[in-house]
Amino acid sequence: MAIAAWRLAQRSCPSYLQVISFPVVQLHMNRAAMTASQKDFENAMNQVKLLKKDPGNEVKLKLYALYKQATEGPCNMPKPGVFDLINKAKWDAWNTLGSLPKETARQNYVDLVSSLSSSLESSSQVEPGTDRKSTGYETLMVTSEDGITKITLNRPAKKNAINVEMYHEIMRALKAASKDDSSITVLTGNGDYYSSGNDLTNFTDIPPGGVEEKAKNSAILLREFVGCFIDFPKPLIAVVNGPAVGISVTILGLFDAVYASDRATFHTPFSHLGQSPEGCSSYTFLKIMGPAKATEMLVFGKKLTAGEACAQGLVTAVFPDSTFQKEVWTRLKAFAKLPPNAMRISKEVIRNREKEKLHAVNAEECSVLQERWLSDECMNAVVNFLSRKSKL
Ligand SMILES: CCCCC/C=C/CC(=O)SCCNC(=O)CCNC(=O)[C@H](O)C(C)(C)COP(=O)(O)OP(=O)(O)OC[C@H]1O[C@@H](n2cnc3c(N)ncnc32)[C@H](O)[C@@H]1OP(=O)(O)O
Repeated sequence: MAIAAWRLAQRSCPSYLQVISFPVVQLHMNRAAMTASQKDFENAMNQVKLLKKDPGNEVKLKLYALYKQATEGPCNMPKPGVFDLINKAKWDAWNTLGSLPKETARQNYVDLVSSLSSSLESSSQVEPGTDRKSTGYETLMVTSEDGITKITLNRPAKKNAINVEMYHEIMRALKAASKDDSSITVLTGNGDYYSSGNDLTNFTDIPPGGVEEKAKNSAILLREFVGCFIDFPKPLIAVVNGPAVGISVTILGLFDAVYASDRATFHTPFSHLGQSPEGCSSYTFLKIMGPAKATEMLVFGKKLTAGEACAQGLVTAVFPDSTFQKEVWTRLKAFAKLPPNAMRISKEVIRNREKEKLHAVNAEECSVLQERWLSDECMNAVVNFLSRKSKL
């Protein structure tokens, strides 16, 4: 049954993230869009062809949607089926623009291409470690100023679900942050969620080796991802701006401080999803909150409020949402002024004796999960979510 579900997903859900072709925005040029700024629009379309670096699928979807809106007006296509992921993604992107006027869409298209050209150019010219807004990420915003490198999960329309690309980009951003001249590193989310955890569509992109290979590759990726948090050398702080789910919660046990808005919740519904704990939570949560409370979260999927998570030691402090950003950033800017080497060495003293154990726990959790991902329980849960039969 599990294999059947995977196969169904494989047939019906090819990886639209890989399939959306770069020049798609040029395919349906509509002469009806002739207006005063038509020349700019055409120039922008030509500029897209000249970009040296692929801007990534999310940007390409935005370009596609703006192009369609600018040339045809509001989305007029029937909504594709749930497993037709490529066309659904395109339809969603276009439909999201609602009744945006054609002229505005055209202008937005031109603006997007222009910002894209400059950001992709500048990303290849910037020296690492300088204070600047970091570009070259598709799923993150990364900035470095006032001694703080801030990594923001940036897929707000998907509740900051972590897709494969985001796993890789977070690792890349952490590696860069470990070497840059900032004192502390912060992870936060853009929009109303901190993160909805693993992007469940990750499970639909099946390689030629089949579902077993997919599970194996996912376990390798997960192990590497969690390993980056175990080994991160500087103070690592989570600014939890809203609800957090799954892996975005479990890795909090590897952070040095966790500040939460009182809107945040902490939810690890692994049993509901036919999965098992990761992010070293099978070890860290027991140490942080004791086995009884950890079991309620990790086995029974109890969702904690920010206040409860704070009382149980997972969260350092909770702030009212209305003053959250101001209070947290004031605190963080003060921390960032402390001598960086002293902070780094203190972290080493606190954490290093646990590192070997954490890597062993990580390896074991990933190997158990590799099996879980092939189970009926897990596959049914994923298929139910993707077919909109269930949510958390
Ligand atoms: C390499 C592999 C490593 C694997 C590591 C394993 C980790 C384990 C986990 O992280 S388990 C946790 C997995 N997460 C979930 O199960 C959450 C699923 N999402 C939901 O239940 C809900 O979306 C919600 C409760 C988070 C939010 O509900 P709400 O009604 O407020 O919003 P929508 O459901 O309409 O969401 C908006 C759009 O975002 C998409 N989305 C949200 N979360 C995910 C997700 N985890 N994966 C994929 N997509 C997600 C949702 O589908 C909507 O998209 P749409 O607008 O295109 O319909």
